[in-house]
Amino acid sequence: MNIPAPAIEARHLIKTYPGDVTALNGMDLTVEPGTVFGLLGPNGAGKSTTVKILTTLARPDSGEATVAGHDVLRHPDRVRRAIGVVAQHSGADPAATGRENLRLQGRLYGVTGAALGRRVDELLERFTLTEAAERPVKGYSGGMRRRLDVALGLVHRPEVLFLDEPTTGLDPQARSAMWEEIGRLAGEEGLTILLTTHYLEEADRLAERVAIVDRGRVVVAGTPDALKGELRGDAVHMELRQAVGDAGRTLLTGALRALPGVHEALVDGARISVRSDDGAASVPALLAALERAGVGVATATVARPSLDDVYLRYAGRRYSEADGPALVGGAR
Ligand SMILES: Nc1ncnc2c1ncn2[C@@H]1O[C@H](COP(=O)(O)OP(=O)(O)OP(=O)(O)O)[C@@H](O)[C@H]1O
Repeated sequence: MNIPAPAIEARHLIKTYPGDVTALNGMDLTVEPGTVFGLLGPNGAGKSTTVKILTTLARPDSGEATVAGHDVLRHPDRVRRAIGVVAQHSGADPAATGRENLRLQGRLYGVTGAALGRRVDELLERFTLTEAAERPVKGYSGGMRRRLDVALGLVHRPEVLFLDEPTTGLDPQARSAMWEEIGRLAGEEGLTILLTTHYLEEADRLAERVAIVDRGRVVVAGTPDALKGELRGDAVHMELRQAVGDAGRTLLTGALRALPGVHEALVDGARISVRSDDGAASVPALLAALERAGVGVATATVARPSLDDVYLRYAGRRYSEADGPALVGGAR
């Protein structure tokens, strides 16, 4: 049996920027062909730097990578022909129409004549831009511009498409429309998509596999379900009436972790997150322990594990506060 070569493979990429900023610190990635892969991490984690190296816009200090079977350092020209890139900031010319932008992009990649016309019509249709095709892009809504950006990345039928933060800045409606487009694209033409995002929900929804990136390397990779499944039990989140100080935090963490069925406890100001075998069953004991400690609880909710919990476990910090405090009491 033939095992297909990975569409993207990166081995131990290191990249430092002037000022001693370590953007990548041993980044490893393997993306199977025809899949959507989500590179998930907070701002500054190293996602854009990874994409720049894989799309030949930057060179690593060390390490190696191949995209569509071509080495990014030895054959950058071959890589460029095989990929489409949708950067965070639109590459479209605002003064030109949607159709003109697509035609220009096609010509840059050597697509010409009737084949170009057909491809442009097809993409306008697919991204519901046919009606707006003859209008200058500067009059497009945010969602229309983003759809055009993705269409531009696809004109030359790339094997691998890089989508850097595809829905940042879009309103919820445009975001969910974009999710639908990406979901559809992924099923077609054996296209491989590498998507970077800092939206946990986006990665959960779109990507077959996810790598969680923190401080320049992958801390954990797998299918969203497998990652969530690795977390035992439920998450119990509690909002306190008052924030807990540093001294109280250590004591409280110890007291909560000592309760039967409780594995992890994070006390962070006025919020407490606990992982327990059976969330609902633990709530009375948790509330009693907090009452004994003189801590008033405003709300308590029980939830199945989310990718947020996965991040908390592997990065040791809450996703939404990735630059915030480390997990007290150890998560692993
Ligand atoms: N050109 C540069 N010069 C100096 N430092 C840089 C440069 N580009 C990125 N960095 C730094 O490298 C680290 C990784 O940045 P990178 O943009 O790759 O992260 P990211 O996960 O894509 O975040 P974002 O979503 O904000 O783009 C950050 O600390 C960033 O400040």
